[in-house]
Amino acid sequence: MKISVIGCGYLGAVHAASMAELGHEVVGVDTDLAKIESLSAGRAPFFEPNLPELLERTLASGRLSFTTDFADVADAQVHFLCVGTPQKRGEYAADLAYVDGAFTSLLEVIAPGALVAGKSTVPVGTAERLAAQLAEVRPDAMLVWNPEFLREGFAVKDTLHPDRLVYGVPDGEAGERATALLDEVYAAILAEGTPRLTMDPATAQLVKVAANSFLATKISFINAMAELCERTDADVTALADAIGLDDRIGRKFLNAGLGFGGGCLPKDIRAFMARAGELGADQTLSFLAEVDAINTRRRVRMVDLAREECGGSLMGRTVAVLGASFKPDSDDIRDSPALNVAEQLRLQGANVRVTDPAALGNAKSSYPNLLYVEDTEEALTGADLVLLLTEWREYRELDPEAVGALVHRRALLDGRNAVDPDRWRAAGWTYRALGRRA
Ligand SMILES: NC(=O)C1=CN([C@@H]2O[C@H](COP(=O)(O)OP(=O)(O)OC[C@H]3O[C@@H](n4cnc5c(N)ncnc54)[C@H](O)[C@@H]3O)[C@@H](O)[C@H]2O)C=CC1
Ligand SMILES: O=C(O)[C@H]1O[C@H](OP(=O)(O)OP(=O)(O)OC[C@H]2O[C@@H](n3ccc(=O)[nH]c3=O)[C@H](O)[C@@H]2O)[C@H](O)[C@@H](O)[C@@H]1O
Repeated sequence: MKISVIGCGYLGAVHAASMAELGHEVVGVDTDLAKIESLSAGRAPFFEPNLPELLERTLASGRLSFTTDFADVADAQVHFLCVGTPQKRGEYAADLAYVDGAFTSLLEVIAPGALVAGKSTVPVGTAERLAAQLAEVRPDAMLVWNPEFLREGFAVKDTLHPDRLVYGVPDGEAGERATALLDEVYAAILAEGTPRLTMDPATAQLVKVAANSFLATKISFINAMAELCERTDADVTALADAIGLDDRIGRKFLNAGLGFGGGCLPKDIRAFMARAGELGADQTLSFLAEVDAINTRRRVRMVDLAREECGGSLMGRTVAVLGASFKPDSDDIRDSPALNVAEQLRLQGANVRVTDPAALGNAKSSYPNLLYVEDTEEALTGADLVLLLTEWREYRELDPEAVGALVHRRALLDGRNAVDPDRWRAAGWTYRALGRRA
């Protein structure tokens, strides 16, 4: 089947290559020429494990291509809408300008009977608004919402082997045709027994933001427990292990530390609150404001801990920051807790050196005043304080003796509860972490 994927960022590039892997003829469209040139040449424009191999394989098969020209997708039967929905500047609401822009371009070329499947995360009501526009131009075309749940760092696996597929389809014959087309697209995934849930478009749009809000709430819940642990000399990792063994709670997403960042959880909970307000339900999601506030407080607490560790002032102290991306196995620095902390340390007078295996290029453009060091050893050499802020495997596996030989002072703040405190303390380190005994 001929498929288009509109918007080739973290979501779209992976989706396009994955759909080609499933055997479809796929054309990825993006307005960013540099991105299209890079993808066409088989170079992933961002760091994502397994994507380079997948791109190479599917480009070589002849089933995958990329373009900036919407005319090239005029004959596609299914169009996946994957453009960004960032937070509006100075507001909580989602900026739908990219969705509207891409949709307008699509309306100029869309073929009779084609299906538009929205994958971007949007405020509930967006699908219905776009469907009404589509009906005016192409009454025989269909629009469904098919939200995406992939995680960066696992994007290829999550796309090809998702926990579930969600189809938000209209009632009636159009809905049945749309469902059949999507089933054809995802046939290989469905054949693995992946649950496929069909529902109305409003519910499908809500499922996505509800899932992200729940995940954000789970993280902030454990981080609230961490705040209490800090006041009572208790240990949040032991607490998480103990409550996590209850099947009803589960241990996943109970890792306390610097909290959540990235291009999705923070902006999605804010956009959800904004949308609830528009719907006259301001009170309903007010707890998400607290989820957001707890999350931000963890960053402030980390900076306070660093200052304490430096005897009350960061002025002139050399601080090595391990990690810049918002999570390991990604070069994404959107709302990165690590960079936020690094910048606060710099503003308080510390000589901050940031290192990261993949994200330094992106970090430099957003935080140009920080000092970046490619080499981990160089970042650590002579440091008065080490902050582990993104738990890349190479940082989790650092040898405390070897690192101890490089630094000026053996002091580690573990912002992700990522290493074994006993091992580091045994090597003579002062080890401190959020939510754990000093
Ligand atoms: N990044 C992720 O892990 C996931 C993202 N999402 C959602 O997917 C959507 C996209 O997110 P990302 O891929 O992270 O964003 P991104 O910013 O990496 O990619 C968006 C792409 O859309 C392109 N674009 C903008 N306007 C366009 C237009 N008119 N025509 C064609 N292309 C256009 C941009 O140039 C960019 O390459 C968002 O709604 C996000 O919330 C959902 C699940 C996972
Ligand atoms: O809508 C999206 O874009 C995606 O958002 C998240 O995926 P992602 O942002 O890639 O990363 P997560 O693994 O969810 O981590 C988000 C943040 O939470 C933090 N986190 C995660 C787990 C945890 O226990 N503690 C914690 O602080 C991570 O360090 C990271 O900063 C969701 O997990 C995906 O299901 C969703 O599709």
